[in-house]
Amino acid sequence: MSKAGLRADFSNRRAQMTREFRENAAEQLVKRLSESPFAISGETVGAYVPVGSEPGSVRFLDILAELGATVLLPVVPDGDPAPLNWVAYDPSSSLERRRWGLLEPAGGPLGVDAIDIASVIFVPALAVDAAGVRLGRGAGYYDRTIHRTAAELVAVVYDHEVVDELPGDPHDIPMGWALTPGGGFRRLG
Ligand SMILES: Nc1nc2c(c(=O)[nH]1)N(C=O)[C@@H](CNc1ccc(C(=O)N[C@@H](CCC(=O)O)C(=O)O)cc1)CN2
Ligand SMILES: Nc1ncnc2c1ncn2[C@@H]1O[C@H](COP(=O)(O)OP(=O)(O)OP(=O)(O)O)[C@@H](O)[C@H]1O
Repeated sequence: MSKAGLRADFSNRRAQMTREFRENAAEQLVKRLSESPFAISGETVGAYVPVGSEPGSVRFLDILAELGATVLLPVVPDGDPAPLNWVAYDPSSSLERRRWGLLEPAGGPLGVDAIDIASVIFVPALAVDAAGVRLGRGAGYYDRTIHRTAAELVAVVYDHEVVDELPGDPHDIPMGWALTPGGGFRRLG
C-alpha cells in the first residue's frame, strides 16, 4: 500500500479510539519513562506536544522536566517544509494553537541547531516498522531535521502501530526505538 493509503488507515484507526483508551495509553507512556534505556536526568531531550489522538500528553513533558531533562519542543517554520525550529519547554508557560491545530510553546525559538545537543528525541509517528522506518504526517519535517543528529530516536506510537514493514524512501531516517504504552521501549533495526 502507498504511504498515503497507510497514513489514511492509521489516522482513521486513531480517530476511532475512545477518549478513555487514549488517556489510559497516555498514562502508561508516562510510567514507561521510568524504564528508559537512556539517561534522562541532565540530558537535553526532544519531544512534542500531542494533538488530537496522537499518543502522549503534556504530563509526559512535565515528567521529563521533573526527571531533570531540558525538554525541547518543535516549532514549524513559516512557509514550505524546512528544518524544525525548537523552543525550551517551560511547564509554567502557555502553549498556543498554531498551523494545522498544532500546540506550540510561546517562547522565543532557539534555532534549528538547538536540537543538535539532544541525546534523545521522542518523534511523533503514525507507525514504525521493525527496521525503524517511520511513517509521519507526510510533510518531511522530521526527516529534514534529524538527519545529522547523534541522538537516540524514539518513535512514540500505539502498540498496533509497530508493524513488520512500511514502505521507505531514501531520505527516511531510521528510528532506533519504538515507545508504546503496552510494550515500553523496544529496539528496532
Ligand atoms: N504534535 C506534533 N507536532 C509536530 C508534528 C507531529 O506530527 N505532531 N510534526 C511532524 O512532522 C511536525 C509538524 N508536521 C505536520 C505536517 C503535516 C501536517 C498536516 O496536517 N498537514 C495537512 C496538510 C495541510 C495543508 O497542506 O494545508 C494534512 O496532512 O492534511 C501537520 C503537521 C512538527 N510538530
Ligand atoms: N531531507 C530531506 N530533504 C528534502 N526533502 C525531504 C527530506 N526528507 C523528506 N523530504 C520530502 O518531504 C516529503 C515528505 O516526506 P515523508 O513522506 O518521508 O514525510 P514524513 O516523514 O512522513 O513526514 P513528517 O516528518 O512531517 O512527519 C517528501 O516529498 C520528501 O521528498
